[in-house]
Amino acid sequence: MKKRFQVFVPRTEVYEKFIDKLNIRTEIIELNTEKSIGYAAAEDILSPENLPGFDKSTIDGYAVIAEDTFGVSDGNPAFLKIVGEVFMGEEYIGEIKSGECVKIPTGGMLPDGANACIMIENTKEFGKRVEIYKSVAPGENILKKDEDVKKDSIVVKKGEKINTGHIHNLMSLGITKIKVYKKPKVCIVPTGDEVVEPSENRIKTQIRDGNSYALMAWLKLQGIDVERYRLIKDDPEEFKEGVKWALENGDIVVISGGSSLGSKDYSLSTIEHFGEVLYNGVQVKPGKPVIFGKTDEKIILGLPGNPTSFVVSSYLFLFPTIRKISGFSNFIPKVDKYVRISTNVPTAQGRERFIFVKLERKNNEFLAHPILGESGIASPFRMADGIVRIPLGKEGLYKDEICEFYSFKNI
Ligand SMILES: Nc1nc2c(c(=O)[nH]1)N[C@H]1C(S)=C(S)[C@@H](COP(=O)(O)OP(=O)(O)OC[C@H]3O[C@@H](n4cnc5c(N)ncnc54)[C@H](O)[C@@H]3O)O[C@H]1N2
Ligand code: MOO
Repeated sequence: MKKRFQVFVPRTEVYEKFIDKLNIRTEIIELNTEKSIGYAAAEDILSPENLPGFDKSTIDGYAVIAEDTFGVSDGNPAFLKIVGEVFMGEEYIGEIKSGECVKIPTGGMLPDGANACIMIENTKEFGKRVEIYKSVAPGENILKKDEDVKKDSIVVKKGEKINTGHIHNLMSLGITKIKVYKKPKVCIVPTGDEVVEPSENRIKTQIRDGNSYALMAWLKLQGIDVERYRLIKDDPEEFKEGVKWALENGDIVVISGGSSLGSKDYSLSTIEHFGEVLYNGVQVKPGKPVIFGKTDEKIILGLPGNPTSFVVSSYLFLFPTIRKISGFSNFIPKVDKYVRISTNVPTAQGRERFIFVKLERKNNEFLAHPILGESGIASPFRMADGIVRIPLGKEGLYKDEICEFYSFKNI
């Protein structure tokens, strides 16, 4: 008989010693920039030019030599001669000299000789002359030619998640294609003698498969391609068939259920059959019986079947693994905000604890209301905005204590 003693590892160790060390990466692909949102960049992208590329006015008014306006006021205006006009998208031919100004629209290119612009509201035009009632400093109301992006500066770092701001800059720079890491494909193998399809009638002792459908939806929200094997029985041969299919079809295999120590829990032996087990059990509640395995090119995760444990272990271990192999330099779950817990939450020591919470905005801060319940129920997931953390070694949270909140939305 197999030795039943297990060493559970802290979550941080899983990140540092396993996920961060993974040398598996998805393929690098070239995408149209407009389609690259949410992907990890596969290379540093440097700016080929300055943006905006020319000094431009930030107001509608007159381009002037700032020194010509020094000391002016309503009762003591400066008189400048209007020598021309700047048109959008065109370069002004000529150079303005002391005592002169040029009409300019917002966004127009600053003419040579000018070093500031004055708002139309602070002037009055009389034919070819304009009275200036307010002084401007050199550089005032001007956007410098490299103020937005400097030539050769990094616009996107390798491993950075492409966001809408990147797309704005990249498109403005004319970079219409970029190299990114492909998103991995996840294949789920749902297991359990008692588990039936949601469309089936069930007898009292059976349960319908909520886990794999919830995870598929959650992954699709992140743009991850996902496929599900049929439900399999607690039978070692069926486990092997399911995992073999998943390894052939996906980059990451998720086995739902069968990860604990029961006589019919076959995740561990199946993972050992196909590859190497790196960790078996983590110091996290819910979600202790998580098994991490790998082959040369693929990852196999055995996740606990209890719904709450399945959800938390997906969030804490599957999603970081997905991020790591698809090239993200930041893969560890990020604290979304710090929140105040609304009641005492005791916990047993020895496992880092995560509690489902609903947030309420109150007096300019967030109150987190715990949604407690056993790992075997799924409703906390439906009701929660995310989870709060009780660190390893802490005996619980006291009402009104500030704690870390991890959002289910920002993943
Ligand atoms: N002797 C021990 N027993 C258990 C331990 C332990 O350390 N020693 N750990 C407990 C913990 S903690 C958890 S979590 C569970 C995990 O068990 P398994 O991963 O083996 O999961 P199953 O036994 O297959 O299922 C547990 C529970 O979840 C239901 N389930 C399964 N699949 C689904 C699904 N697709 N959708 C919804 N619900 C599902 C299943 O019916 C069971 O009720 O082990 C403890 N035991
Ligand atoms: O780890 Mo289990 O997830 O406590 O129920």
